[in-house]
Amino acid sequence: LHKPCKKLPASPPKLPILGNLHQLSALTHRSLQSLGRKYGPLMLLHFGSRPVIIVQSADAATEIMKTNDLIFADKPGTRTTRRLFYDMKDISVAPYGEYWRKLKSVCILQLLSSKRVQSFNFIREDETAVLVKKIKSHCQSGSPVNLSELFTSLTNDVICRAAFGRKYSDGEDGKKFLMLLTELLQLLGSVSIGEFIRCLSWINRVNGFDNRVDKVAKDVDAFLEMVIQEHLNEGLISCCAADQDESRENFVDILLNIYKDNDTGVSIDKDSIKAIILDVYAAGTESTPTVLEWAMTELLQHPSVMKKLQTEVREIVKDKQDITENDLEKMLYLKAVIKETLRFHTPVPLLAPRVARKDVKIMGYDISAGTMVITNAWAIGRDPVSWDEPEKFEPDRFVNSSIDFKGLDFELIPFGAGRRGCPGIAFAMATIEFVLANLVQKFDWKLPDKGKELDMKERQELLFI
Ligand code: HEM
Repeated sequence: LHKPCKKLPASPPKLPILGNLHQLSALTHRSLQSLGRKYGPLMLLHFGSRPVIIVQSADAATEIMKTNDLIFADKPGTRTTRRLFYDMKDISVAPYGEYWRKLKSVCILQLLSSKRVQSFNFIREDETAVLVKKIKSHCQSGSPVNLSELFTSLTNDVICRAAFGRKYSDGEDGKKFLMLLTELLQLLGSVSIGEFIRCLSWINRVNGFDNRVDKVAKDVDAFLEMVIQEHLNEGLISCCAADQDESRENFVDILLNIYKDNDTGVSIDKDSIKAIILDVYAAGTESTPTVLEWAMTELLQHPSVMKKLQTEVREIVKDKQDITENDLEKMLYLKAVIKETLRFHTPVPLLAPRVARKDVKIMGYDISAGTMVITNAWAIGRDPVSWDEPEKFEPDRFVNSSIDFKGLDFELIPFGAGRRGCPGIAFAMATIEFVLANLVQKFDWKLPDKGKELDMKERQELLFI
């Protein structure tokens, strides 16, 4: 008896050992977009010997993250993620199951709920005031400001204070931790060829990559252990108790409380706490400044958009000094500018890979269990099937439109969607809206070098090593 033939998505021709890896440039989302134009919105590539489905349209993404979300709720672990995230005890790489469900609900209900995000309002206000002060001092001395650096340090400080209850950017320990995190993010962005080409699996042992991963994992662990000890330490607990202000709890305190009265079936141990903190830190610190940076870049390139936004913000704030959350609610054009930035410069262009947990049909094609799926959220945001003039930065497209980025409209999925979607949307948006509104309200902007083109190049997405 013949097995019925499987119907597979179209594939570009591949090489014997590499598969299609040679067709991917450092800006992987762009290479995939151009391949997709030829092979369709659902195509099959091979990374070495591993089959990978690439999803590049809203319809195809709906089938993965809505219709079959449960089947694609797993992530493929790598040696690097296992080593860095305490054997995948975090939220973003933990396999789908009871443990992950518990963690995700802690994250959604306790760490990143709208109430909690609101409780961090004072942190955003403090840190934005620091940012504004730094910019003012540049204005006085007439020197240009490096917004990329300022956005990165603001985001780090906001997340640090929310996570640990204090900033670490000043002391030596903190500086070391920030350097470690930069290295950790670099390692996570590096895809080891050895993961896909079995005969090359030795390569990372020889080129020092595995050793780097082990060293970062060890050093990060030592730092997080110190932080947890600090929080467990009587001094800090009684000092927190002194103002008994539950609304000012930070992530470590909340997680330690859950750890102490671990009553449910799934246990959250100290490694889980460290992994969650690391996860939130890694997930939150790169993307937020990227959005701010692109938003300001596009505003500087489009003076009429800048003017319209400034008018809205200044009219709503009037002659008050401070912008309130209530003001932000009314700033509809601000929200449109941010949505357009997320569409046009999707900060996480390729959503984290998922794995099919069983055989499934997607758009009429047969996808086997174990196949990896990568969704190109960036290409979907620029798909002419979903968007008019997708290559144009045009915030007005979102004025009077109900399309949102919360994971229900699949033509705009900068935060992913479904069970594995981003739980940090409210946290990220609160920072982005507040900072951007303050920058356009308090300053008039221009580029430092007249006539010199702004560098619009993207940084590399994945590094295959
Ligand atoms: C503009 C800022 C942000 C963007 C664009 C973003 C984007 C994403 C994306 C694309 C995913 C994967 C979704 C999927 O695979 O379907 C994700 C997951 C995640 N994000 Fe965010 N994120 C941002 C900010 C944050 C912040 C501020 C936090 C926490 C404070 C956070 C925490 C997480 C976590 C824990 C996950 C893993 C969820 C899971 O696997 O269940 N993110 N994010």
